[in-house]
Amino acid sequence: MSFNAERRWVNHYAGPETPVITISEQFSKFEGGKIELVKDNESGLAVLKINHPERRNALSGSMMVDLWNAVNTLEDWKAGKGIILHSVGETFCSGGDLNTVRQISNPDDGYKMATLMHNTLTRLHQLPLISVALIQGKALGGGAELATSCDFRLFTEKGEIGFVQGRMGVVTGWGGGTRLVQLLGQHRALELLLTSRQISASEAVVMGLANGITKSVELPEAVEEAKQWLQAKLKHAPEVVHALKQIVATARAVPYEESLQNERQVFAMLWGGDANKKALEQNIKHK
Ligand SMILES: CCC(=O)SCCNC(=O)CCNC(=O)[C@H](O)C(C)(C)COP(=O)(O)OP(=O)(O)OC[C@H]1O[C@@H](n2cnc3c(N)ncnc32)[C@H](O)[C@@H]1OP(=O)(O)O
Repeated sequence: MSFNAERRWVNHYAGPETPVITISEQFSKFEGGKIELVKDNESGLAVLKINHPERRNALSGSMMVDLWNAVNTLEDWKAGKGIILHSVGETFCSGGDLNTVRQISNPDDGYKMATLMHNTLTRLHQLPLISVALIQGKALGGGAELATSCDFRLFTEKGEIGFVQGRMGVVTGWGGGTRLVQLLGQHRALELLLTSRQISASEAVVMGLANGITKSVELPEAVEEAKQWLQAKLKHAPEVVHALKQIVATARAVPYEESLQNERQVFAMLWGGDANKKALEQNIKHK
């Protein structure tokens, strides 16, 4: 991600050769469930809801495309500061919809699914918005990978996470293996991937995979709590939030020197800008 001449965010993640638009046309035919996006310009918070309770919030092909479309929309949201990703019912997300999976069970289609989901989740991770996944039940397989594409993870007491792909005879296909190594380091990541064991909310906090446990156990209340938790971190002007996220997102994605170069550019974009001038006029003291 970087700025272009019009000071708009440009996401440089192109992904592999197969055009994602072509894959999305194929995958939208595997229907079931939906992903709902609601943006609130006043608060600067968006809510992304995974809604497929009858399949324990598994992602069908059409939901993968919905998510891709939602990320496209969020990339252009200038007033936005944060996103809460949550689902409905007792399970956070049971991974890929096995009804879709069974219809694309060959290496070519597997590569296409991985391409679509890598593109979507990498861009979700790199958005200039701060994202929180609220995990209120099991996050399994692709559901665990989805959770790693947010900046933060909050669990309810009933939240659990498990990289069960190995038990299904596969490996992480949505970029979650790479993000898990970034989050936990190679040894802990390998242990979770090799054992496929499911981690409770309290163990996830100790490991650094969860950033906290909500007081509320039930969903509408836990979503409100997650919103408040995130809002408390979004005090700065949107352009400052976007710039800070961009520094962190770039640092985790590119080599050190390149990240420093990016940081200088981001700094220069804000230096003498509206938020900076306003702060200087107010003669702020940090006592
Ligand atoms: C991309 C690669 C990956 O994601 S690999 C990981 C794939 N996911 C899985 O293997 C999860 C398999 N599901 C389970 O372990 C359980 O269903 C879990 C999620 C623990 C929920 O258990 P429980 O609450 O008791 O519900 P249940 O098993 O009775 O299921 C209710 C109905 O939902 C369905 N369901 C569940 N998971 C999926 C899935 N991933 N894809 C499609 N359908 C799924 C079940 O088959 C069941 O359907 P039905 O009511 O019997 O018609």
